Amino acid sequence: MGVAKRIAATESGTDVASQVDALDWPQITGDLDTQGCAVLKGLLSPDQCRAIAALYLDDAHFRSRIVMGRHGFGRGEYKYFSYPLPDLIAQLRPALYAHLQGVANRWNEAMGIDIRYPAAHAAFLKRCHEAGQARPTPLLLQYEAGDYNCLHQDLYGEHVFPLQVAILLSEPGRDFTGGEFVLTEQRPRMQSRAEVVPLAQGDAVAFAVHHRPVQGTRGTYRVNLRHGVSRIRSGQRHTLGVIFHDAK
Ligand SMILES: O=C(O)CCC(=O)C(=O)O
Ligand SMILES: [Fe+2]
Repeated sequence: MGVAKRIAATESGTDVASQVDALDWPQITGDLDTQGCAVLKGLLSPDQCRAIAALYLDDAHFRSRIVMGRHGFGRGEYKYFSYPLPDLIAQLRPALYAHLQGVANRWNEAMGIDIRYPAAHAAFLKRCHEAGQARPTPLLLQYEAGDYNCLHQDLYGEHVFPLQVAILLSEPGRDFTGGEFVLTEQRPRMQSRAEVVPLAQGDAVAFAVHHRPVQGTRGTYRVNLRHGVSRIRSGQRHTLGVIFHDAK
């Protein structure tokens, strides 16, 4: 990666927290409560998307590279960022967390789970790190034609923040075709429900990592979610994954 791109990635990070704050959070938190997922429309600019996707080529930013086919995860690859995170991602993570932490606490209360999440991401990360979950989980994914991401859950230890965010960095129809973000929801003693989330470049999807509460006629029940990506039909697709707990 060239120096110009590195600077662009850094500079575009300076106001990403205000970009996050400017989103329609009443709409987003409402969608999360009713659907278990929500679109964060136009979270990043095309320039920010391109700058982050370009980091993929520079291994200095990453702690590891995973070839999905080798683990039965699908086809394609991803890299976990190392600390310190690039500026934009370092700012994005706590800014998103601050708006999602209330949802997480409400969900846990509804599901009868005692764990509560502190207001600041730094305080939650401290909890993870003290429990030996100290490796950063933000990741950059790269898919080519024929690649896909099998349905999964991003659990990396005992400490789990119940929501996560994935940002589409490429432009559907131009950079790639196919490659839709998919969620499935397994309801107790019932058939599963699938949801396809249409995203434009720079849009993000926030969704449940593992469980979420659903209000039924006879009280609240817990559903089990998985997420993945359908087969990329052509081109190349990049995403930035923002997971709020760190890994063992
Ligand atoms: O590529 C995607 O849209 C999904 C990536 C993913 O699994 C994640 O961010 O955890
Ligand atoms: Fe994932």
